[in-house]
Amino acid sequence: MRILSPEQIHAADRFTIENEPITSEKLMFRAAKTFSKWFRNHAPNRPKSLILCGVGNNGGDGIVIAKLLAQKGYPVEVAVVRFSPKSSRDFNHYFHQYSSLFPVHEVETVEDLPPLDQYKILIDGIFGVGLNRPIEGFSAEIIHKINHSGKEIIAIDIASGLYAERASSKEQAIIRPSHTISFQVGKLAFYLPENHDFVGDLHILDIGLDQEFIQSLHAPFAESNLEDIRQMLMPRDKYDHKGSYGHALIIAGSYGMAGACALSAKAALRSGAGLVSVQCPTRCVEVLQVAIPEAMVIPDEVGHKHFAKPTLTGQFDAVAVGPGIGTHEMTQEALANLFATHEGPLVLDADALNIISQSPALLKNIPRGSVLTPHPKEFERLVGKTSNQFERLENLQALAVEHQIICLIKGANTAIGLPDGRVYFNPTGNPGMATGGSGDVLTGIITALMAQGYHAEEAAIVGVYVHGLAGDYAAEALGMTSLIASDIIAHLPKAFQKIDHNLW
Ligand SMILES: NC(=O)C1=CN([C@@H]2O[C@H](COP(=O)(O)OP(=O)(O)OC[C@H]3O[C@@H](n4cnc5c(N)ncnc54)[C@H](O)[C@@H]3O)[C@@H](O)[C@H]2O)[C@@H](O)CC1
Ligand SMILES: [K+]
Repeated sequence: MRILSPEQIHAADRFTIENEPITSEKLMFRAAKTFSKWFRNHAPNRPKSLILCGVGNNGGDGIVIAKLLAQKGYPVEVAVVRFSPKSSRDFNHYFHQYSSLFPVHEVETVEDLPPLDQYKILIDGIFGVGLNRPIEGFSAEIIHKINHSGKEIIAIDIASGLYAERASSKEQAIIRPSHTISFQVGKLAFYLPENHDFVGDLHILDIGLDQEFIQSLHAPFAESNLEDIRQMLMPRDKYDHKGSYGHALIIAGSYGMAGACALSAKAALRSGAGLVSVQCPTRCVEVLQVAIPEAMVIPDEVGHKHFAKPTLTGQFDAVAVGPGIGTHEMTQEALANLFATHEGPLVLDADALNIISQSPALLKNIPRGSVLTPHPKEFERLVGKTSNQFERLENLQALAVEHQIICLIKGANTAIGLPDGRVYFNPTGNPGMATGGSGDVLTGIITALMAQGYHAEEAAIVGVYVHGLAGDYAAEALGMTSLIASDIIAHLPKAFQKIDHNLW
């Protein structure tokens, strides 16, 4: 799904109005109807609700929502927050038409607000994507009151006070909703973990803006949804054999960290690689042969406890390095050696990234098209500290473009930076996956996909999605608290079945 800027959203709005054609009031009505339908489904018992409306188009949506809910027998009231003496044309249009259908509170100071304890749900239609400066004065006080009311809050389009595509400071007055019901496209702010409290559960509903126009816009950000992933999935043919699905090599582990190898290799096997080999220090060989009989184990020619000499990589279709390798001097040299001898992209994770962070020369020599999978701390070590996540996103884009690599930042809504500057956000996954070894599993999945012939970009996007989905199934079965990395592997089959629509 596309993520657009407020200007692009307005342009899509205008294009739809001119070309569908539809009047702007009718388009507002359509958005409100979509919201109301969701709301009636969400709150079928007709709870008493207050709709807080600003005087722009977000407030206009609120007025039409009030009319639609009142019509269905919902006890709704409206509070018009008059933050400006000017109100938008469409707001005026509907306010004059419908304001006699429900009680209206005119709010020009915080005292004008009706007592909030009489309502079960507060619907926030004060500001939408038109916000262009921090909310001040009595409107800010109202937002604090709403946030402290203890009531369920549902935001129309975007929480009032949250900037759609620049950093919002926590000191600003911003609504903290439990749900955001947004229209048509994603807004960048929704996907940044620091904004979590200002988004709640996100639902993006289709209001029929022109799809072709939306697709034609140049927008660097997108959310990878199930449909995108299905389109990227490569079909399997009846006459394929194990050679058709590639041979993956995973260079991982050190003495005491053999588990990292096992997790990556098992995940690679469960992600469809035809063959999986593991290079590990000699002291880890036996335990790995027992732990994963399906994998071949290549002992390090030199290192007993550490990765010290890369095996010849020419025969492999995809190569990953990093999980559990440590940062021993021998390992640093071995990594440099691998960069110098290996042809083609690599998957680089964990300690491989920590080693690269210490060496500008290595950073410069990362093979083009490689996939880097840092968590936020590792990413910070690679590019330096940033003061907010918008800046971090800019750094991600700059890194991917400069080195022509794919780099992701793991976490809620993992961001995947591509060499052309685009960034995909991943919607799957849950906090239960913040557990040791979960990253090793992701490395195995991405490597397996590359071994099967997926382009590195698609391997990263599909891999992150499947990893999150398997984690979601694992959490569903076992709860988030008890979830461990092996459970993610155990649920990979279900995740692949879900996205492979030929099986459903
Ligand atoms: N695709 C679209 O563009 C659609 C938009 N709709 C709604 O329209 C909203 C956008 O409406 P608007 O552009 O009218 O903007 P808003 O309703 O978000 O804001 C109203 C006005 O307040 C002013 N303002 C901004 N920040 C302020 C501040 N801190 N203090 C005081 N005044 C401030 C701005 O001049 C802005 O025009 C969307 O979020 C959505 O809810 C829907 O009606 C349907 C279609
Ligand atoms: K809002």
